[in-house]
Amino acid sequence: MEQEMTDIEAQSQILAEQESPAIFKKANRPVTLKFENVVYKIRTKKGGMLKKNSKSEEKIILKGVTGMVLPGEILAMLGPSGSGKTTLLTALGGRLSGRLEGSITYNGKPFSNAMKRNTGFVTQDDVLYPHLTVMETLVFTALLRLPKSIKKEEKIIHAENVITQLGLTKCKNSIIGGMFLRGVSGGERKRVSIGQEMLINPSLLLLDEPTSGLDSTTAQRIVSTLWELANGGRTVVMTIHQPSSRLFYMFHKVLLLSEGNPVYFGKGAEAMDYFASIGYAPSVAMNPSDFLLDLANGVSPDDSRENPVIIKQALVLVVAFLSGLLWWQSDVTHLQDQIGLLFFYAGFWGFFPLFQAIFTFPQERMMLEKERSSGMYRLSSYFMAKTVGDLPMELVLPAVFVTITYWMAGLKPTAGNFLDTLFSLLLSVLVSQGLGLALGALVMDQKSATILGSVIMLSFLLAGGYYVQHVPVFIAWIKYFSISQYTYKLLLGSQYKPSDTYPCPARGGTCLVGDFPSIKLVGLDGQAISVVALTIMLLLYRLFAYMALMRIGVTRN
Ligand SMILES: Nc1ncnc2c1ncn2[C@@H]1O[C@H](COP(=O)(O)OP(=O)(O)OP(=O)(O)O)[C@@H](O)[C@H]1O
Repeated sequence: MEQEMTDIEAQSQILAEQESPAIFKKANRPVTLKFENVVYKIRTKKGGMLKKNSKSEEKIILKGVTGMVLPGEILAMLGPSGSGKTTLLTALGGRLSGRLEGSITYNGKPFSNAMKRNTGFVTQDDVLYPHLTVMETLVFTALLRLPKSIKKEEKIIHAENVITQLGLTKCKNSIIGGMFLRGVSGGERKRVSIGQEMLINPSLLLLDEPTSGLDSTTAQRIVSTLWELANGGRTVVMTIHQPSSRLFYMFHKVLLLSEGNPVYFGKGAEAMDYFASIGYAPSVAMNPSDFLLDLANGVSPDDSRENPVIIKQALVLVVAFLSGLLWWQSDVTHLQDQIGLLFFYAGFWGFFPLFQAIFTFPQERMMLEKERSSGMYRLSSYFMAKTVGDLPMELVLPAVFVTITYWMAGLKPTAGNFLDTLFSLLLSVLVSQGLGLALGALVMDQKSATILGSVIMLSFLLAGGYYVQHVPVFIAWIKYFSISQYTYKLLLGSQYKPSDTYPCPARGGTCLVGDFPSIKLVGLDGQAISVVALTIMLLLYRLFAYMALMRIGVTRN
C-alpha cells in the first residue's frame, strides 16, 4: 500500500514537471539535509586480507561530523585525500552500509524509498556507454528512469530539455567515447552524468568530485550549473579537491575534513575570518581552499599560535635581566633608584598584562558569536575557562620577573619583604588583566581597545604619584582609580617602614624614608586600603567584561 502511494506521488511529481525543462523547475519537494555526529567505523584485517589468522582492527573513517544544508544551498566538502569526503557523501546518499552511527535526516525523517527517488547521485567516475551519443545516453536513461505513465515522446522531450539546459546541444550527436575511442570532453562527460540525474528532477543532488580533472573554466561552468540547480530550491552537496577562489566563493557552505574529523563547518565566505579569529591567518593572500587544505593537512600558515608565547617569555626574561643589571645591587643610599625600580614594576606590570588581555575577546569574537548562537556552551563556562584557565601561566611570568630583578637589584633580602613585593605585583597583574579583559569585551575591536587601554593606563601611571608631585586638585581624583598608584603604594610598603632612614648629607646626616619626596606624596600608611581597592577593581573589571560579553551571540539565540 505504502509502495503504491509513493509510486503515485512520484508519477504526479513527474507529470507536474512536463510543461517546462526539469532544470528550470523549482524543486518539487525541497529537502533540508541534517547530519549529526556521524561516525563511521570499519573493521580491517591487520596485515591485509591475505594473511591468515590475522586479527581485525577497527578503523574510524568519520569521527562525529555534524552539519545542515538547506534547500537552495551548495555544501562543498573539502579535505585532503582519504579524509572521508566520499564516505560522508555516500552516507548522505543513503548508500553506505555498515556501522554508521549518529543521525542523518531528510526533512527530519530517515532515508526512505521516496527520498531515494528524490535524490540524484553523481559518482566520481562517469559510468557511461562509450558508443552512445550524448542524446542517446540521456534518452536511454529517460526511458529507463522515468515512470511508465510518461509517453516515450515526452521522455525524449525531457532528455532534450536537459541537454539544452546543461549546454550540451553542440555535442548532442557526438559519441561519449572512452579509453580507445575519442569522444566528448571531460567536462561534457561530467555534464552528461549530471544530466542523467537531472532527468528525475531530484531535490537533493549529491556529486562526488564533479570538477576533478577539469580545467578551471570548465569546472566553473559545472559549478555555475549546480548553482542554478540550487537556486531552484535544490539541496546540493559535493566533494571537491582544490577549488579555485572563484569556485570557493560560490559555495554557500563548506565542510572541511581532516582524517574524518570536522575542522570547519559554516559559510564558505566566513571560513577565513573564522580561522583568523582563532589565530590562523595566512601571512600572504592565498586561495582559501589552499589555505584550508594546508590546515587540514596539519600545515600551519606559520607558527603564529606558538610564537607569541615564546616571544612573550623571551621579552620578559630580557627585560628582567636588563633591569637587574641596571639596578644592580642598588641600596638605600640610592633611594631614588630603588623607588624608580618599584615604580617601574608598577608600570611594566600594568601595561604588559593589560595588552595581553585586551586581545582575548576581540580575537575570539567570531567564534564566540557562532558557538554561542548555536548554544554550544554557557557564557559563564567560556568566561571561566578564558579567565581562570590561563591564570597560572599569566602569574608565572611576573613571579619569575620579580624573582630575577629583586635579588639582582639588591632589594631587602628577607623572605617577608620579597613575598610582600611578589604579592603586591601579582595582585596588580590580575587587576590590569581584568581591565584589559573589560576593555576588549566592551569595545570588541583590537585597535580601538588598544588605544583606549594605552590612554587609560598612561593616565593611571601619570597619576601614580611618582612623576608629578603637585597634581592640580581638579585632576587629582584620577589617583583613586589608578592601579599604578595603589600598586606603587603597596610596593613601597613592602620595602620600607615609616621609621626607616636613609643617608641625606645635605640635610644633616639621616632622614626618614617616609619624608623622601617620591614617597611622601603616596605615603607608607593605608596599605590595607590599597589591597581592598585593588580587590574591588579586580572583581569589578571582570564583572564588566562578563556583562559586555552577554551582548554577544544572544541576538541570534
Ligand atoms: N570499506 C573500506 N575499507 C577500508 N578502508 C576504507 C573503506 N572505506 C573507506 N576507507 C578508508 O577511509 C578513508 C576515507 O576514504 P574516502 O574515500 O572517504 O576519502 P576521500 O576524502 O573521499 O579521499 P579522495 O579525495 O582521495 O577520494 C580512506 O583512508 C579510505 O582508505
